[in-house]
Amino acid sequence: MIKIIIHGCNGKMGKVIAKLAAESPDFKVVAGVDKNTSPLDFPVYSDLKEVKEEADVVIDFSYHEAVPDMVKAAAQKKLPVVIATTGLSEEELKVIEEASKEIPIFKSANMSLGVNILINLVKEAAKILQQDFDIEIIEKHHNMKKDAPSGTALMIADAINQVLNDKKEYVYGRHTKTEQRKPNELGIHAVRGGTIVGEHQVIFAGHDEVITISHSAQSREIFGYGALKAAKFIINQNPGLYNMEDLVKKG
Ligand SMILES: NC(=O)c1ccc[n+]([C@@H]2O[C@H](COP(=O)([O-])OP(=O)(O)OC[C@H]3O[C@@H](n4cnc5c(N)ncnc54)[C@H](O)[C@@H]3O)[C@@H](O)[C@H]2O)c1
Ligand SMILES: O=C(O)C1=N[C@H](C(=O)O)CCC1
Repeated sequence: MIKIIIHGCNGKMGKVIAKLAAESPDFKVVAGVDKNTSPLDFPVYSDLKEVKEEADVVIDFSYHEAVPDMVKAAAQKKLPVVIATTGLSEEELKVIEEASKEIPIFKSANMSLGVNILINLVKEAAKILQQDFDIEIIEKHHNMKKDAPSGTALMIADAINQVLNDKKEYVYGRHTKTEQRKPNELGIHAVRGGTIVGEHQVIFAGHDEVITISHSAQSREIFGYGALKAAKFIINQNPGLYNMEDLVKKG
């Protein structure tokens, strides 16, 4: 049985992880960490450093500012970490990279299998269509989401740029632009409203034809299952930084 600490346990995703773990014989949540320490079915602490329970892994769905201290505490405790939190700054990413020299860290802005398949399809399409098609990404999420654009939209954009030798320049929205679109632009647009779980559309617009590759998350459980799979994977790895590609490669 894999013993989990949920960082961000009182949030929407923290509660999904607790529910999925309770339904599985393979996982047990031994403690949670959240700035909101409302009681749950396991002890809840305000800081990972204070957690007394023995654990195998930390699963993090919290807030970007909370991540650096969490990974430093995990490194002190020699605990592997799964990071799902998005909106991380360059500085916060550096702290994660530093900690990954001491502990195994799995990080993905989207834990669903579907989005990771979408990324592979988009990479292929971008290679084939790069000359004649403009690429734009539209993402839609619920009205509680704090970061924009989504971590997934940025991950998709980076994957496209990786196969196109970094030639795309990201344009976030177009409200400040009063000039024609340049071919090297990659537009990224965020929509927020209601309870939308997560939608990503990658649009390849050519002359008189449009190809759209899209993913629609229909529940938060898809992210939860992915994070638990990542937890199973990361506890057996050496220190380093891992992502969904590594997990898929290992089967
Ligand atoms: N990678 C993925 O597949 C995936 C999927 C869904 C959400 N997310 C990301 O996960 C994060 C959380 O999403 P959510 O919808 O659960 O958000 P949420 O706001 O419902 O939950 C976040 C929780 O973190 C807690 N928190 C905030 N600051 C903290 C701190 N300093 N220390 C400890 N706890 C703190 C909050 O109190 C809250 O309970 C977001 O960044 C979101 O984008 C990623
Ligand atoms: O609900 C959220 O917040 C989500 N965030 C991730 C992102 O920013 O890409 C993944 C989808 C859900």
